[in-house]
Amino acid sequence: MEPTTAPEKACFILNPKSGVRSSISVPDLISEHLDTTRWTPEIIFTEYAGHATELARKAAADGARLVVAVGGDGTVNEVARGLKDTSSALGILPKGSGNGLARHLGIPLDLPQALALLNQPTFHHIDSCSINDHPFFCTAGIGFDGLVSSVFAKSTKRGLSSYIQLVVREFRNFKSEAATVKINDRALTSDFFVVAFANASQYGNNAFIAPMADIQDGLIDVCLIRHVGVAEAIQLGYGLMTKQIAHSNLAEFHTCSTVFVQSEGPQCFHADGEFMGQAQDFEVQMFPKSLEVVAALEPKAK
Ligand SMILES: Nc1ncnc2c1ncn2[C@@H]1O[C@H](COP(=O)(O)OP(=O)(O)OP(=O)(O)O)[C@@H](O)[C@H]1O
Repeated sequence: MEPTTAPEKACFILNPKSGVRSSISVPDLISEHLDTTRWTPEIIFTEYAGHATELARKAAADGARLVVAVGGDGTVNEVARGLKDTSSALGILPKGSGNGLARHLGIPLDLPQALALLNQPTFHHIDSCSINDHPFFCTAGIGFDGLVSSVFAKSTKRGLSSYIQLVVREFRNFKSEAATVKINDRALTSDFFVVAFANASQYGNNAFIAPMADIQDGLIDVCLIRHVGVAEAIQLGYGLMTKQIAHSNLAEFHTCSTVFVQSEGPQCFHADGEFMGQAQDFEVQMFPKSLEVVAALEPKAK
């Protein structure tokens, strides 16, 4: 006879406001596709911004082996914050418009397939980072990145086409600030268009800001883009979408475990696409292997 093990607790944290596919009933999908011989599910809806972190912390303290973020990168960030350095693993049912971390981790965007991955889970430890003590798991950034996140936070529109319209509109008004970026004992000063910090390779929507970023290597990939005009911005956009940005002479890449940025004026910044406010001094830190996840990561090339 095969040995039987009791199902473990899986807590699903749903953001009812997230995503462009809100007509899908996730509780129905869970009851249809989740293997209840493997998991005993509990489903909880968030009631306000920040609630997912509290719920995830409580689920971890109550012994849930798996805590699943159901939403976009903002919800994933909030749940992951609550699970860092606990023995509960993060699962993702991607329901946002960008789904950067889910895509990096090889999690299917099709929800029944994402549930199938949870039924036969493979657990991995991944790195996390922080920018001015705000945790992030995918990317953070200063400059045009930060400005876009601040404007997007006020917009009610979601989805890729609204995002592109917003980027084009804001590009015309953007003025870069002089800043000094300190990486590995080097100080680089310029009017940076973007200073991006990548734990994962992409922002979401397969826009690759650091195609070579490895989420388990204990290093932050820093992408520096200096002041650009319209023609260069189009070239950068093409590089993002074709994974070719690393070959562009417009972007410069470094890896490190801590970064400091001092800006001459206040700059907007984001963590996982969520606007975090403005600051002049920034510290970005790395926390190696600090979060357990269910993922379908590709084996590393030897
Ligand atoms: N019940 C709620 N009411 C209002 N806001 C919420 C609630 N639950 C979570 N939030 C907030 O919703 C924000 C957006 O969440 P999320 O990023 O998951 O969705 P999205 O913006 O639609 O997706 P994407 O980032 O992929 O576009 C998060 O910042 C989160 O704090």
